[in-house]
Amino acid sequence: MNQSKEQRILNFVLQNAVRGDPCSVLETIDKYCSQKEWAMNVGDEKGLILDKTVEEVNPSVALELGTYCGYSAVRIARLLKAGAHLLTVEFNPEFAAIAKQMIEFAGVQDKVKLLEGPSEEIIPQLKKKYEVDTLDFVFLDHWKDKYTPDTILLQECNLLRKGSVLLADNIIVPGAPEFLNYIRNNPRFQCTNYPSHLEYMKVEDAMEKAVFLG
Ligand SMILES: Cc1cc(C(=O)N2CCN(C)CC2)sc1-c1cc(O)c2nc[nH]c(=O)c2c1
Ligand SMILES: [Mg+2]
Repeated sequence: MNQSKEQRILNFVLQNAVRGDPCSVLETIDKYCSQKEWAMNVGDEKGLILDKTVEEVNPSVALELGTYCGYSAVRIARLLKAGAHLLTVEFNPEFAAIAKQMIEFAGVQDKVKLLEGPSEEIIPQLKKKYEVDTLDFVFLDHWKDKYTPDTILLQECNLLRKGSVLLADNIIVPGAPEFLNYIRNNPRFQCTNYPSHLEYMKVEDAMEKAVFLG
């Protein structure tokens, strides 16, 4: 049975990156996806915006919605302080299996908990099943139509506190107009837009940061 693109990306990392070196894993994925096969990793340009936001927040507990191959999970986890951890949610079992191997190869498995299933089922379990009090940082990078319902669900589950930071990918491409309208018109969020480009392309994209005001 011929391989998936995600399996080819993982194989390229296993053969070309340095085990236990997250930066080497990120560079290798970016090299493959810019030169051989495009894939929907946040990439190196928007990845810098993600890095700066994670460093600014310095989260103890972070949540990622949309793991895919694990690129941004590795990107976030490599910046986390001792004792901090990332919960990352992926509903596609094939992607989750690839991401698990990618995270372990990068050596950040002790900081990352990969949760397989739909975000709308997992978010209500975070407090009791995964012992989360509140989330310091949330990276939304799953499906644009889930950005708004999942943001509402995070609030309903009391998972946000004054100062919690949300960062959403793909504001322009594929685009999340309904989310943008929701979050920018919601007085409980302070929003900032970060223009950038679609991963590995010259196409314009953007990220939106939203700080929960409590
Ligand atoms: C699948 C896809 C196709 C895109 C595109 O415009 N393309 C034109 C140019 N060609 C080359 C590539 C493809 S953009 C995009 C995408 C990008 C992300 O960062 C995503 N993040 C999370 N969840 C998503 O579903 C997600 C989709
Ligand atoms: Mg994305």
